[in-house]
Amino acid sequence: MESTNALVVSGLEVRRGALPVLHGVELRLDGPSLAILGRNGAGKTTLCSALIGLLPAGRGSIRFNGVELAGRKPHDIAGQGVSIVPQGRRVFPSLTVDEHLRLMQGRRPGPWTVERVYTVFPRLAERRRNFGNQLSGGEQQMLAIGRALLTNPRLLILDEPSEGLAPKIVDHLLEVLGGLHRDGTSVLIVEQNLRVGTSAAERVAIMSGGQIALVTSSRELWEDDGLQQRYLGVSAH
Ligand SMILES: Nc1ncnc2c1ncn2[C@@H]1O[C@H](COP(=O)(O)OP(=O)(O)OP(=O)(O)O)[C@@H](O)[C@H]1O
Repeated sequence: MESTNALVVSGLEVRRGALPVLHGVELRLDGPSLAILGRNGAGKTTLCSALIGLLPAGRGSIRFNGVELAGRKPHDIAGQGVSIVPQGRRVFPSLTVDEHLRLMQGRRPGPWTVERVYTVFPRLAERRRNFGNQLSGGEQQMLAIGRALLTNPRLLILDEPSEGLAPKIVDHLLEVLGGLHRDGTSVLIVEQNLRVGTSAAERVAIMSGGQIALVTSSRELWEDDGLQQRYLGVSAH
């Protein structure tokens, strides 16, 4: 099954307490994947929180497959097939790998089972009886992704999944994410790492000052040092 999911964000304004953080975000995902890149404080995590209903939208709209998500509760948004792998993974220290996964199984019908997660991440199978606080950063990230996949999402949002991980583990995660569209799952990946963001998706949106400053192809961004310097303050070459 190919993904046909469409996420359309328009005029989205979000505050953190009294502080306005998102100032009219315009964003469209209608292919298998989109990366959002931006510097610290650009508003990427705030956008993720608004998409899953953890922060209220002050103004604007978030439509997913034609359904308005703004104003809905997080569990209701999850029920629409939107799932997140949060920044920092949020693995429970006192639950085993297996307990984490079994907790999430069966919430929405679909192809993902605990056994399939173990097949995709054999390291998790080896660690199935270990507690969350006994896992390495990479194992925690695999668990966080496996847990999210067990909700059989139509849209999987990942907030800086590569943070603190070795390149080999990141490459494995990219490979897994790259195959999700075959199950009808689209990927919205938020990154600070230029290589990871541009490898994960063909299109990238650059966030700056609480707005989407530019949408371009990953290849164009990867090859253009000037764009990288201007929007991200880094250069790949
Ligand atoms: N809990 C909070 N309360 C108040 N302001 C916050 C809170 N969290 C973030 N902010 C502010 O909101 C703005 C955007 O932060 P956000 O975390 O969304 O950016 P980001 O692009 O995800 O950056 P990072 O990669 O550092 O997480 C920043 O100015 C930040 O100081």
